[in-house]
Amino acid sequence: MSNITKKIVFVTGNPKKLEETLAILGNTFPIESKKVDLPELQGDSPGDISREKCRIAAKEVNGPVLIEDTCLCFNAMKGLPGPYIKWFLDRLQPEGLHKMLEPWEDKSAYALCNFAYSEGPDHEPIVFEGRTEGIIVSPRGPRNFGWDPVFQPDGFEQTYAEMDKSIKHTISHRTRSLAKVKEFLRSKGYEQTPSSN
Ligand SMILES: O=c1[nH]c(=O)c2ncn([C@@H]3O[C@H](COP(=O)(O)OP(=O)(O)OP(=O)(O)O)[C@@H](O)[C@H]3O)c2[nH]1
Ligand SMILES: [Mg+2]
Repeated sequence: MSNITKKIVFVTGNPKKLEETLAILGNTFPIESKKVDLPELQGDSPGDISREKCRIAAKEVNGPVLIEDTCLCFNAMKGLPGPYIKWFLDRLQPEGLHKMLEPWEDKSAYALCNFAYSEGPDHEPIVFEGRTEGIIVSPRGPRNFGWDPVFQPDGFEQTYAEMDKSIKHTISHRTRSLAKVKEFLRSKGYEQTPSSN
């Protein structure tokens, strides 16, 4: 049976994440959103954290779900704060993230986005990873989304926060993960072309 009539529920508590995801996915996939701040496993592997978050979401929705988990990883700190970036940002603010790296010459970092999809509560989640390399700088640009002001992607002079969204969407960790999600959803028959409406 075609999946064309089934909805996929993107479960997230983060409105900025939702906004970017919908902009990148476009309007050919049947995505609905549900605002739930899912519990997140404490652990070292971003893949395991995403899979567990997805299992909980699939139980909650009792149907096809997508979740996303984002990490910001400092190479000098062997990948930390990684999945715990949310709490570091909350307590230290963007300035503090930049200050954390003061003792090290190596300011390189990568943004990691893991989307995970599950067909429902009895299905194993599938993880789609996207990664963008960059450096951590003193905050520049608007502060309406997380750590965007301190992340300057390689090959650019602007931080994520300073650049136009349309540019961020050509290179971001989220775009790279969603490119894999799109391909997968197409293969599952989820894409709606105008002629099928
Ligand atoms: O500047 C940013 N540019 C981005 O592109 C981006 N993507 C996520 N984040 C932040 O990084 C943490 C991830 O934690 P996170 O993945 O657990 O998200 P969350 O708890 O806010 O939502 P969710 O888990 O309900 O989906 C949270 O503080 C997010 O605000 C970003 N900040
Ligand atoms: Mg979260």
